[in-house]
Amino acid sequence: MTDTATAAADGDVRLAVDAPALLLEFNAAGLVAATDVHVATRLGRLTREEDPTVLLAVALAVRALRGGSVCVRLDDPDELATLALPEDADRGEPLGDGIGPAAPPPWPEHAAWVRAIEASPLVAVGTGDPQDRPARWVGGRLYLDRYWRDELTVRRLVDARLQAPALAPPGADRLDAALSRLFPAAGDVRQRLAAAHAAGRRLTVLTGGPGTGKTTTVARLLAVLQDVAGAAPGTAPGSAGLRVALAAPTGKAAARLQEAVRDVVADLPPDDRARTGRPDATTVHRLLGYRSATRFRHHAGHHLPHDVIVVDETSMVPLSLMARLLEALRPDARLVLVGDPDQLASVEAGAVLGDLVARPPVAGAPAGPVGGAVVSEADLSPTEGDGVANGVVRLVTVHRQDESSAILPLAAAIRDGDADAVLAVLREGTGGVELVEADTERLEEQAVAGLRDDATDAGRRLVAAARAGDPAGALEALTAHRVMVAHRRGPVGVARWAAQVEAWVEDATADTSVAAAVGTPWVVGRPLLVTSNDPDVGLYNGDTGVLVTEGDPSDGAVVAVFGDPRAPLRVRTHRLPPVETVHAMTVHRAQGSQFRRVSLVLPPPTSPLLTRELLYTAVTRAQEFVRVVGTAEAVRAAVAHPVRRASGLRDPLP
Ligand SMILES: Nc1ncnc2c1ncn2[C@@H]1O[C@H](COP(=O)(O)OP(=O)(O)OP(=O)(O)O)[C@@H](O)[C@H]1O
Repeated sequence: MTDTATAAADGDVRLAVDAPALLLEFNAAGLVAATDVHVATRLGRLTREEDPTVLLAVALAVRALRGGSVCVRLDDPDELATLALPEDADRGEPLGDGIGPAAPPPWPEHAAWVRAIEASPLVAVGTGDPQDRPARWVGGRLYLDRYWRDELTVRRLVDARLQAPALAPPGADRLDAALSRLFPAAGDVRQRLAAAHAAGRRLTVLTGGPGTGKTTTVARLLAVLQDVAGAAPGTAPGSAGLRVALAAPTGKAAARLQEAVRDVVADLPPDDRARTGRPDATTVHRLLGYRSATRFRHHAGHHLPHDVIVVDETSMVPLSLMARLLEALRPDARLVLVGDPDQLASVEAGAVLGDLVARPPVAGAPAGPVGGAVVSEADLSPTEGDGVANGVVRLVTVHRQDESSAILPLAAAIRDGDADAVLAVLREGTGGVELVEADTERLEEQAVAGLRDDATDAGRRLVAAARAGDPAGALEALTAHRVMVAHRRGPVGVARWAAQVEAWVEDATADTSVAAAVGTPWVVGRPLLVTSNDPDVGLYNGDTGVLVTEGDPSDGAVVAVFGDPRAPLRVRTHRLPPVETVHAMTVHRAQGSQFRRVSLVLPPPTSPLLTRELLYTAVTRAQEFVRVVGTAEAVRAAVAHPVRRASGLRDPLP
């Protein structure tokens, strides 16, 4: 018996044993999972489609979603081949030894495959009717219908924002004066351009790497918009405040945005400071009024009241959430999307920010500068000019002060795909970067000495502050050091590393004077990661916090604290949504957060999760120091593999 047959006979749930032979073959080869096959065959039964090549295409579209793609391109052999890579437990169960992707079966003949799809009652073809079929075939891509509709919504609403006439033209003199005052340096041309653009247009996409001044630009741009709005006819200057919403995909990122914007505003000239106020930031889910994964209080029939909506860390916003956000905006509201498209994309399907940045100029979008004589496009490259027509302004000058830091040059070398430069910076080992060259599946004590010291120091501070009932100190300590990994399971996965760090911290902080909370999960000093949304409590998937002593330590009362150390959210343990202990996290989870020190433990070079975006995102989470633990081959593999995500958004509709 073959391994596959053995597994099937054993009732292996990873094999869809009763599926048509063609699907079973691709299932056994690891290209689609049993669940993908089940979805496809169920849709086939509903629509009376029996052609196995069509069902295979549908199963591939389902499979592609788990890799973050919105659709699958059947004419792209490279992309199809990436589906054969084993998956991480993050996204589904990998197939084990013996039923791995040994010999992918031959693909159906392309022309016949397309004919079968186009004739299928399961599939709508092109952009028009019928609207009620489960899958859609457009421009050589097969979508599950829900994702097709979300992509169309994003495309339609983004294009409408780009093509719309300029918003009530502000007094040009007043705009110029505000721009000159708030972006005074000659070199601030792109920041000034972003603000001028946001003053006149309904969509601005502000991108740039770490330290290029995105947050600074957001804060000053708000001051410009408030000034210009105050000058509108019929209103006294300064009294016509725009309603502004700041949002980010995670609570952590929202807290950082709020703090950073307020810090910049505090340093503005008094009138600008007064006009801009102290804007609050929230999560995108909370802004929209989260009710369930697909239902929000604000939608196309009940718009958000805001005049200006700024979304930070937009790279993490998946396609479906972007569709809901765009629907919920008033058509005349200004949307400013901020982010770094070189970071990891969302966990759910889509790479909207990357797609918006890479699109060719949208037909009908007015080209050229938007108002403001102090903005000149002469300093921009021609491709940047095209980008501006699509609302995209990319900041390129790194302003962050610390010239001795090697973290930003390291990030730049990763982004540029220059593995030699990446290794050179890492091996130099100065300026807050370090490479511990080691096989991470078999780490020796000595290789992890530095990591252990960092983790133990941070843990000791965390536990001390928590035991002292000091929420601010505990939340600060939570960001002192973080171990990051790519995988959830296995020898280089979160579970193993979280247990390791926990053991180190327990060793270092064992305190017999504190009543040991044996058998309870509510141990003071335990760092928490929220794993599902709970709008009633105000906690969302990805929020991190810590358990601290409340009141007299001898009472044994414990409360969980989250968010901004300056104004922590306190939650009683019985009200907590599901949480995990967070001594280590995946890089995906860490996105949107920053830590003073970061230790990144790389998987072996063959890991499919080892991508350029993963390395870039991990490195740019570190404020002062980043340690990369892994082999040079693993570093090279990461730099060599930018993520591929299929979507139709970059191309015009056929
Ligand atoms: N035009 C400018 N001139 C001088 N310094 C600037 C300018 N813009 C920003 N800075 C400074 O550069 C630093 C980084 O700015 P900021 O935090 O806004 O960047 P960012 O792109 O939001 O970074 P990150 O994404 O890493 O948070 C800050 O110290 C800020 O004061």
